[in-house]
Amino acid sequence: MAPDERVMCRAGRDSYRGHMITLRALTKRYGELTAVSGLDLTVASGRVTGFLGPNGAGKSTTMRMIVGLDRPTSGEALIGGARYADLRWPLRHVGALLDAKAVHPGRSGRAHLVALARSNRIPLGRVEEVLDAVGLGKAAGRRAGGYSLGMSQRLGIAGALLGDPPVLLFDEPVNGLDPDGVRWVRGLMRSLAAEGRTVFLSSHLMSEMQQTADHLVVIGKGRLLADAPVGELVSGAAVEVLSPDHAALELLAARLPGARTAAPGRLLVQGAEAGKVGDLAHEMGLRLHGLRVTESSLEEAYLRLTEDSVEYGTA
Ligand SMILES: Nc1ncnc2c1ncn2[C@@H]1O[C@H](COP(=O)(O)OP(=O)(O)OP(=O)(O)O)[C@@H](O)[C@H]1O
Repeated sequence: MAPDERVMCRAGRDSYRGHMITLRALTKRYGELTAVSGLDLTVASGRVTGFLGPNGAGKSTTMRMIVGLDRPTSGEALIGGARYADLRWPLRHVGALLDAKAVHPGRSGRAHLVALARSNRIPLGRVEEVLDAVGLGKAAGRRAGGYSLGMSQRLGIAGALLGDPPVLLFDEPVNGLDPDGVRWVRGLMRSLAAEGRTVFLSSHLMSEMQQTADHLVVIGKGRLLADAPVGELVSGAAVEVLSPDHAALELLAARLPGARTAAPGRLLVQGAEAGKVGDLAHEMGLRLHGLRVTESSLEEAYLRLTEDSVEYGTA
């Protein structure tokens, strides 16, 4: 890259930075139900913030309030310090993919983007750029109503990118995408954040989130449960011990600080050495079927955090 180009890039990047999402005591009630309850949160620029929570936790409602599709019962949501309703050309400030199927089914993908561009005074040349960026060029002339879920997601992402905004929200963007598409979205999120943009992303796919997000916000029953870097939530390695002798495994657990029964016959011991755990099991005459070091996963951390907040679960 030539030096002048580098300066141009950097100048571009800096112009995205600092446009945060700020939630202040954000609350939404639907009759008796409190969907979002007093959320105080800052979503910073220059990183991917994952937004997690069980079904019905209030993630979509929160995102809808940020982009003015739902009105808060109390509190406020601000984008770069302004309410969505006060932005003159909102798509230039914030892009969102919230519901991929919310497109006029009779319109082509291209016509949908042209209408969006016109409504926000975005140069029409940008339409072809974003169609190419999401790999929808060939299908752009077809009716959006005939798109597969994955194609609709790509069109939704194109719509979010159209105004080249510093703030981006994506609600379950990989839902319906093929493995190549999932990998593409991961790279896209990372590069948007690297340009200094604010990227707020919800997903139920924990392994995907672990690879994509820098920071996580977890909510349950409309309340904030965690707001922390991924590395803080996914804390270090654990020793996994497998044994068919469940009762003896419980006795081993009782002698190991940091031990937790993850499932019958499966023990996880945080902060221990595999050799020491193996020696102790040998001393106690415990039959082992497995002993290995595992990286603790985001899925485990998430399940622990939300265990009291799951409303729609099976036994
Ligand atoms: N328009 C509405 N009218 C009444 N209740 C609503 C409305 N929209 C959402 N809710 C309720 O608010 C709660 C939060 O829903 P929301 O869709 O925000 O959750 P979510 O975290 O996005 O869930 P999921 O992971 O299942 O998509 C749910 O109990 C839902 O039924």
